[in-house]
Amino acid sequence: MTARASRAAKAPKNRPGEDPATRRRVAPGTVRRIFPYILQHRRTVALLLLVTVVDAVITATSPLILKMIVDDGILAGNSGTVIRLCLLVAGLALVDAAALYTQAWCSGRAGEGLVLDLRTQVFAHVQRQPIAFFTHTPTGALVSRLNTDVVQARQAVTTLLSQSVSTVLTLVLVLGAMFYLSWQITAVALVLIPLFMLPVRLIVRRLQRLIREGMQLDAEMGSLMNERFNVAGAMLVKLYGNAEEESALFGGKAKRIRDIVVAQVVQGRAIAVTVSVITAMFTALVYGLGGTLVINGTLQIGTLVALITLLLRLYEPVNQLTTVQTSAMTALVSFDRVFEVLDLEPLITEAPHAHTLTTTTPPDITFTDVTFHYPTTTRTTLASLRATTPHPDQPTTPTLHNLTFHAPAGKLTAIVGPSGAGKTTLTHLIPRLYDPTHGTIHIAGHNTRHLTLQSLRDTIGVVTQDAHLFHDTLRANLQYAQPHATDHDLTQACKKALIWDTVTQLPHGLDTIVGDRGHRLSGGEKQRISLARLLLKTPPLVILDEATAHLDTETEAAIQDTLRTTLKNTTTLVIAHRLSTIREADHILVLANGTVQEAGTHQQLLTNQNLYATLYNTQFAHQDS
Ligand SMILES: Nc1ncnc2c1ncn2[C@@H]1O[C@H](COP(=O)(O)OP(=O)(O)OP(=O)(O)O)[C@@H](O)[C@H]1O
Repeated sequence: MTARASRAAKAPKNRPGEDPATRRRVAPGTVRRIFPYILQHRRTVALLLLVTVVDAVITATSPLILKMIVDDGILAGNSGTVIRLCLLVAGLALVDAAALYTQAWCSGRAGEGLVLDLRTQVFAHVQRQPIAFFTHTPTGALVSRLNTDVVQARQAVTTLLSQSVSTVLTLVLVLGAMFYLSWQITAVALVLIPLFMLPVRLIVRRLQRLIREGMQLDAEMGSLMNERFNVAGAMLVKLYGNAEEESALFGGKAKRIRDIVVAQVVQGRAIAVTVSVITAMFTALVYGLGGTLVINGTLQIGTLVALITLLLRLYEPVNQLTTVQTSAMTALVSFDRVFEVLDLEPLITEAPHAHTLTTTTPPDITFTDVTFHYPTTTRTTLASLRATTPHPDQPTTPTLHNLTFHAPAGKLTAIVGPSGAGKTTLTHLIPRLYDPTHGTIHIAGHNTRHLTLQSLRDTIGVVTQDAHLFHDTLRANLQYAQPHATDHDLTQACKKALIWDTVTQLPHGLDTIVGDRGHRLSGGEKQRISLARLLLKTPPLVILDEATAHLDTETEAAIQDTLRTTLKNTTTLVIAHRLSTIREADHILVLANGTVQEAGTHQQLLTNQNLYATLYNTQFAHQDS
């Protein structure tokens, strides 16, 4: 069974209206998978455990010294013993302080190391996911998985590492010391211990669900903010949305988080209160029983003092047992959510013995009987990474079917067809943004599935209608395609893409920050920057998807001239809407309903009097005038 399938099988049945992502139980084996992460920092963890043991031993043994001070020193009238033992108590207090300081250092160090390991691993894994994953996953949910969940895992693990050991050890040592002093009183105490544990057990189950629901809602809030708080999202809300409704939606989620956190605090507090009541009764019992035994002469006064001190020290670890349980639950849930992402196998992977495509000469492209369905949500992402419960996947009709064609090397192939025909989809299959459901694609005679993804993508340059720029300087955006490009290279590329004059007028030239998604620039300017980026990369295979659609006719004609000379010997696929481009193409593919209806040159296709002739008459002919 695949990880994907086994995870689906683990989800228990939902109650109506309940999110399956919240109901999911922690996957078995999660604890085993956490250990390697902790072992990465074994030295720090070993030191952490050592100082924790030192602290626990000091906590449990210092009351025994108090007994000796009272019984062997004060009551025996031996001031030398009193001074020596008091100095020992003071010395132990200093050692304990050093141990606690080292404990804080170690847990911080091991915890941050763990965060680093998990973060880099999840980031690298998410980068390997195909485009379909990103189209089905809200960004905020992903960011929350990398931030909140990873940090929660760290906090919980560091608390667990130090607290669980110190809690258990202190409990054992303190009870051992109490047994040593008076087994009768300690036996009564032990009978009461299950009373501490009962409420804890009852609440832990509910806590686990609350923690997961809290994390899920946190991720949903992150997604909401991520979608609304960028230029495009904010603009959409202003033009079409209702700010009050948006606030109400956000407020609803924030309120639920508040309720969950309050429930967590209240339940944690309820346990603490129960524990303190039981401890108070316990103290009364020890005073009553111990006091009577002292009066009877069965117990020494120093022993009673030591027992009371030990009793007070028992309170803390028992109380901590509740935090340890919550931390353990948080750690398990957080790690489980992180592992869930790491277990999501990318739909597009490199073949085990993939080879590098080394062509520098323009390659040809061959599609053979290619059929393609867009992958469904369930196949591409995780239930817990989606903002809402998905509808059951419906069977889809193929977007492309039985597509067979050949785009010759070093030639310009134009793809035309009605809107929704599948032109963009076809181009996405070439750099393996998606894989065909059936059929094969060959570049320079190599099946694209047998090539390394990096070499395949290095061979191809793409410019789309909606050019994307990062929120960085123009220089950084251009160098993204060619990190070693010099200022001279950048200037030349910008000049060829007819954007240099605009760049020089910007306040900081190439060092101007382009804004979120390049919003500081107009659509046409972004497209020209994107073309300059392509020219810097100089790939042997170029795909232009309406790459000049935002330009005015004059600028577009000038750019076409540049591209004509620059891409002269490059294999170019162009989704065209301009008659001039189509007419110049060496080869035209006419696409309709996801399949090639016709192919040939402009003249041949006009003579055929088929779909192309119709498109020409309705869309292109007027451009002749
Ligand atoms: N990510 C996606 N998931 C599912 N279906 C998609 C996705 N992207 C596009 N489609 C669908 O695939 C079909 C083909 O879309 P495509 O963008 O390839 O058409 P196109 O010919 O390039 O159209 P246009 O000329 O309008 O850009 C459309 O019906 C579209 O709704």
